[in-house]
Parts: sequence; structure tokens; C-alpha cells
Amino acid sequence: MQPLLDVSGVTLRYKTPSVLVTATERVSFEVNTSDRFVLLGPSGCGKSTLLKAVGGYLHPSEGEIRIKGRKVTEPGADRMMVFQEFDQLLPWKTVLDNVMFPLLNARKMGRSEARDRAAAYIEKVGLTRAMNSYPHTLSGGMKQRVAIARGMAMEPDILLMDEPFAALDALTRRTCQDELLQLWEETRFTVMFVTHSIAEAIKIGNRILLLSPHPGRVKAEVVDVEHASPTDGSAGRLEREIHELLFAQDGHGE
Ligand SMILES: Nc1ncnc2c1ncn2[C@@H]1O[C@H](COP(=O)(O)OP(=O)(O)OP(=O)(O)O)[C@@H](O)[C@H]1O
Repeated sequence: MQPLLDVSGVTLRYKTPSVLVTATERVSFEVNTSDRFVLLGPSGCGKSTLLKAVGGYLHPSEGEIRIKGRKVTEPGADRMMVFQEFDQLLPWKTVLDNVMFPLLNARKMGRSEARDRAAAYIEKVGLTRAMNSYPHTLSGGMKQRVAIARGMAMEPDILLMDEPFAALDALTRRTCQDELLQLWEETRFTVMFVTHSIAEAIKIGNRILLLSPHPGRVKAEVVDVEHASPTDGSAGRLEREIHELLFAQDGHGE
């Protein structure tokens, strides 16, 4: 069966005037429909870079990325991104208008269809009462929920999330994680989620790809993560195992 997303031998580099930075080296993985696929690794290992390349914002210097068999060459409505920053919403538009914006512009929907679709997703993230509010009146957690509703309303093939809860306080972060899982139970969307928190990776993912420090290479993939439970201690054991895998020496002096 063809995977939804096929990342094959992907090397990503940044050229600056003085240096060539290799962010990831020959990274390969496949994401299947309804996966909650987590990219986990230390700061600077190229997680965001990989996500941006899947989004079509960066081009591999080696290897290729395919979605439903089509080569990714540019951004598209089939891959929506949710970022860490709270300022990803348009400040002069209400919550409803923010969620409607890409539906009208990228999906070319009529206003009433876009409004109904946007309202349905705003309800899914529990923000119906804030539908006519402007972003500056919302908390960080609420802004992230709007960004998630906006991405999901487009019904993309894959939702790309770059540490979406990292800037939230611990309690709100936990609530947002729970809500994301609840949304997933309802709609079984495919999500690729970047984090450097092992606990968050275990909570969110059903599969976790572990990347080595700079430049990021695949260290291991952990599957069946959802069977790790916080109540019987298996999540804690998995967390320790992942920590060892991530920080194990691999003979290259890392
Ligand atoms: N625009 C850029 N120009 C040059 N180098 C960059 C650029 N963006 C990222 N890098 C470099 O590429 C490498 C990977 O960065 P990236 O942001 O993808 O890592 P990350 O794993 O997402 O880190 P973090 O968890 O800290 O966000 C780093 O060495 C970084 O310094």
C-alpha cells in the first residue's frame, strides 16, 4: 500500500553567505493515513526544517518527498501548518474570519459554505463563544486552538504542527494535548508533530521518529506508542528508553 507521505533520503541544507549548514542528512520515513507521527530530537537536529520541507517551503538537496505519490515542490492546501508562535493569526480579523480566510482564498469556497465549515471547526476546538473576538483578546491557548481549527477546516491530507504547545504554560499545554487527542478521536486526521519533549511525544504520537543531534539523521523509530500508559508505569519506562536511544553514543562521537 502506498504511504500517504513518503520522505526518502532527504538531505536539507541552508546556504548562508559564509557557510553551508546541513540540517538533516538522508532522512527517510513514511507516514500513513491517520498516523500521529512525531519527530523528536534535540534542539537544532532539523525537526522544523524537515517539517518545512514537507510543507513545500524548502527543497531537498538530496532525496525527495512525495504526498499521495506526487512530488512535493511547493506549498499546498493539502499540507496545512500550525506553528508555535501565537502571532500566526491575522490580528485585524475575528476568529471566524481567520478560520474562513484560507477556505475563501485557497479552497475558493463560497462565503456561506466557508462560514458553516469554519463555525463547525471552531466548535470542535470549543471556541464558539469567541467566534467574533479578535486575536489580541484571546489567551495563548485559545490562539493555538484557532490556528488548529483553521488548519483542520481546510481538511488537508496532513496537518503539520511545529511545537504548537511549546510556548504555553504547563497546565494549558496538557489541556491542549488532551483536546488534540480528542479531536483526533473524532476525525482521525493525519498529523505530523514536532517536539523536543519526550513526554509530549509519547502522549501525542502513535509513532515517534528519533533524530540524532545536528545534522539530524534517523536514530530509531518507536511504534505502538499508544500502548504506553501513564497509569501502569509503561509510559515512564518508554520515556527512559527513548532518552537512552536519543542520547546513546553511535560511534561517531555524537
Ligand atoms: N534560515 C536558516 N539559515 C541557516 N541555518 C538555519 C536556518 N534555519 C535553521 N538553521 C540551522 O539548521 C539546523 C536545524 O534547525 P531546525 O530549526 O530545523 O532545528 P530543530 O530541531 O527544529 O530545533 P528546535 O527544537 O530548537 O526548534 C540548525 O543548526 C539551525 O541553526
